[in-house]
Amino acid sequence: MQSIIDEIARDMMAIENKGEVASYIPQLAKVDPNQFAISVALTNGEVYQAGCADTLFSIQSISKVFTLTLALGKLGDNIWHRVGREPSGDPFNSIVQLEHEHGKPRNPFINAGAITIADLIMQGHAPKEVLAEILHFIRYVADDDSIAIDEKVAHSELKTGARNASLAHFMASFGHFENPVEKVLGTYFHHCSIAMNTTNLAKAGLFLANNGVNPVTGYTVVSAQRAKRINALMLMCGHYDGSGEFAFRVGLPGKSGVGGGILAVAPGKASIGVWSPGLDKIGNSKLGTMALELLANKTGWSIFGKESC
Ligand SMILES: NC(=O)CC[C@H](N)C(=O)O
Repeated sequence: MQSIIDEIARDMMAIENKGEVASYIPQLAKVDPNQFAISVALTNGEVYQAGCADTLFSIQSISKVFTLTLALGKLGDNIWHRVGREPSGDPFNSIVQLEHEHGKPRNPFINAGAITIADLIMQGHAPKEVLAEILHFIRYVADDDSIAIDEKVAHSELKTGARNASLAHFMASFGHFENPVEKVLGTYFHHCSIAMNTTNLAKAGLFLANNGVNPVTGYTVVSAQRAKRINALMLMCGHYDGSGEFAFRVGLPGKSGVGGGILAVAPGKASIGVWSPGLDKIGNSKLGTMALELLANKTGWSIFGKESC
C-alpha cells in the first residue's frame, strides 16, 4: 500500500494543471494549489500516508457526512420528512429545485439539505452547543482531540454567504425551520470550517468502511444498516452533479468539499482521505478524484468490480 500511494502522490505532483482553488470563500482562495496528500486507513487498523498528510485543510462539505450521522442518531428516519435522498443533478448551491419541491431539499449533501440537517440537529440549542457536539463526534471518530474550527474560514464564509442565506430563508418561508435562520446558518458555516488533515479524515471514515464499527476501538458508531445507507447517499449524492462521473471513474462512496478534500469509503477494506485544493468545474478536487481513480484501479476496490481479472 505504501508504494502504491507514494507513486500516486508522485504522479499527482507532476501534473501541471491542478485545477482552480475555490474563490467564492476568500479565505480558501489563499490556499496554495500546489499541494497533495493521501491517507489510507485499512479496516485492520493500519494507516498509510503520502504527500502532506499532516497539513490541515478546510473540510467544508465533507462535514455533512458527520452532521448527517448525528442527525440520524438523534432523529432516526424522521429526518426524511425534511430532506430527500435522491441525487439532485444540480450544483451544490442550487436553488431551482427548492421551489418545485416546496422547500424540501433533494438530499442531505447539497447545501440546502445540509442547512436543513443543521436545523434538525440544533433542536433549540445554541450554535455553540451544537458545534461542540459536532466537534466532539468528529474528534471521537478521528481519534484526535486537537481537531478544531478555523474561525477565519467561518467568518469568511459568513461574510460571503449570500447564496446560502438565500437558500435558508427560502426554505424557512415554507415554515419548515425550527430554529432562527441566522443561528442555523452560523452552525452550518462553522461546521463547514472544521480543519482536518487527510489522516484524520481516513480514520474518521473507518466506521463507514466497517459496518458501523470502528475496527480500532471495537466501538459501534452506528448500526450496520445505517453505515450502509450513509455510504449509499455518498455514492449517489456526495459529489453533487459530478456524482455519476465519480461513480464511473472511482466507484466508491465519496464526499467532497470545496476545500479540496474527499473522503472515500471502500466497504470492508479501507477509508481514504485525499486532499488537493484545486477543483474541477463542478467544485470537486481535481487531483483528489484522479488519485482515487488510480487507487481504486490499482487495488480493485471499486464496488462495481475490477478493471482486469
Ligand atoms: N461543496 C462545498 O464544500 C460547499 C460548502 C461551503 N461551505 C458552501 O456552503 O458553499
